[in-house]
Amino acid sequence: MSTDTRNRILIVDDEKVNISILVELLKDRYDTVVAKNGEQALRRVLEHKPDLILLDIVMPGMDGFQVCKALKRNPETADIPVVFITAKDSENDEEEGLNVGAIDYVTKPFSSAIIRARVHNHLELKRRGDLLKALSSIDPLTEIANRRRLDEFLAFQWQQLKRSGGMLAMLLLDIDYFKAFNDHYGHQQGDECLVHVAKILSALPLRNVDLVARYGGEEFVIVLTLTELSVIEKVALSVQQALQADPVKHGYSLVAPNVTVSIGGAGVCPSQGGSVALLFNQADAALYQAKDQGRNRFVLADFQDER
Ligand SMILES: Nc1nc2c(ncn2[C@@H]2O[C@H](COP(=O)(O)OP(=O)(O)OP(=O)(O)O)[C@@H](O)[C@H]2O)c(=O)[nH]1
Repeated sequence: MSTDTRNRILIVDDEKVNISILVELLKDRYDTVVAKNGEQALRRVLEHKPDLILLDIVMPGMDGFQVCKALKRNPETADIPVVFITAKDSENDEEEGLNVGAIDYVTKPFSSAIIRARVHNHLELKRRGDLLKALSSIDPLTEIANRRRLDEFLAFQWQQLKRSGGMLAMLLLDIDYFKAFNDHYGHQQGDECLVHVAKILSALPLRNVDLVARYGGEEFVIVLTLTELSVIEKVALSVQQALQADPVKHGYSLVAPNVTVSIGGAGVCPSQGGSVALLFNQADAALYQAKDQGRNRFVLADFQDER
């Protein structure tokens, strides 16, 4: 969804006059962006992230059906509702429009009131869908990404990097002696500690191709896309420094007076083989070593040997 409070609508038509009519009809309630052919529409969608697309069918170059198919193929744009607005009024055309993924099909000449009502309804459905998607991706306690979002994110980044090259890295973090923390301070304070650690991880200076997630229980994951081995260590160090700078007392830990984490890191190049599961196993084995070597430390899986 666009970040403004007003929704944004992309209008695609090769006829200037048709664009003007729709802009006039919608501009008091929505922000409008226009494109005069299919290729331009695909670029504008990525630039402006509209909440809804009104799409003509007959255009020079890519026609509306092709544009709609391309939008639905791309996971970044697949959820944006597409409404065809067209002079093509045969049953076959309407069927094709709906089959290629449009949410609605309106024939010209149209009624202004009905266009407004349909636009309103589709935007409301999109808003609810976006909310549901966001809720299903978030861990309710810490409000960071959950395991489902993590799995989706890893699968997506793996495919991207398989084509483009570059390293996908993962840090697995586990709070030290957390059972003792819970046992002595109580579950409620245990929860607050998890929220605190999640806040520290969320405040790391990461990029939007990276992700911080709660893997489950007292385990967290940081995924770094297109990174280098040295960065994995730097991020692990920043986590430990941030926990020291903003400490949570843990009188029952055997390694420090405050809450600490053990961290296992690993990196692989998807274009050279392997799998997300292998990356996980490597990070997990490194985490196990960090625990075994005394906790409150970072261990990086051996990149060469483990591949
Ligand atoms: N408060 C709270 N505790 C949780 C939650 N999820 C898991 N835990 C607790 O996390 C603790 C994990 O304990 P262990 O796996 O034994 O690990 P540990 O005590 O941290 O020991 P090491 O990892 O070996 O340092 C258990 O006591 C779980 O009950 C949660 O959502 N809230």
